[in-house]
Amino acid sequence: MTTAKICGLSTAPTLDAAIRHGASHVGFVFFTPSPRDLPFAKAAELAARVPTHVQRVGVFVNPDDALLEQAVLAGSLDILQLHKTASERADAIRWRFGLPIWAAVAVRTRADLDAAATYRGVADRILYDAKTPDGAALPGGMGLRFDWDLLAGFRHPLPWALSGGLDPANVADAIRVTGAELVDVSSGVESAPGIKDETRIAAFLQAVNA
Ligand SMILES: O=C(O)c1ccccc1NCC(=O)[C@H](O)[C@H](O)COP(=O)(O)O
Repeated sequence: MTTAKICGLSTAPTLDAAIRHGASHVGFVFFTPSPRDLPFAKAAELAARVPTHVQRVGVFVNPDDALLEQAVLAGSLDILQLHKTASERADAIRWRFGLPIWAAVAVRTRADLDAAATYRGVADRILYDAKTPDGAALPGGMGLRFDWDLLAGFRHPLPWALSGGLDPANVADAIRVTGAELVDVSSGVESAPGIKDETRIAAFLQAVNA
């Protein structure tokens, strides 16, 4: 069975929709350039609505300890998802915070997958995400997808999740092609950047569970 993380939630109604329709994980973004950046007070308010069977994932871009400390506390985070974070730094974060680590690996070519092995013994899961263009403001959440066939025959060093450009119309195909056990979506369930759409969240999760 495939499960799903709805990333970049920032309102109670859309968070509640994700939970009601069966998300296994909800993502809170802590990155100020993002339209999904979550103030700590809002993170605390949303975190309190999340039942124990759903995990709260904090999403970061090479974060420092001060940001992590505040976010972990405010968002009652269960998992830390790290983008653009070298394995040595990810390991230090793991030891300091004692929380599971998801390492994002940005993929455009088959060679990009090699980075996954550097997180062996450090990360609990690899999130394969589409590589965003050089100079882009965000390393994720841009609705870009990579060639799923790149994953064919790849020996995954760790449990993994598929991300990047998924939406209600393509997620079933993505699962069929890649065999992903966990999928992750952000802009594919939005009506505009940073604005989650309850109908699209429901459609995405129904497609995952179909
Ligand atoms: O979504 C963001 O704004 C974001 C900002 C900084 C780092 C990561 C970010 N998103 C990470 C995610 O987990 C997204 O869900 C993932 O990149 C897929 O996004 P999309 O292609 O829009 O579904």
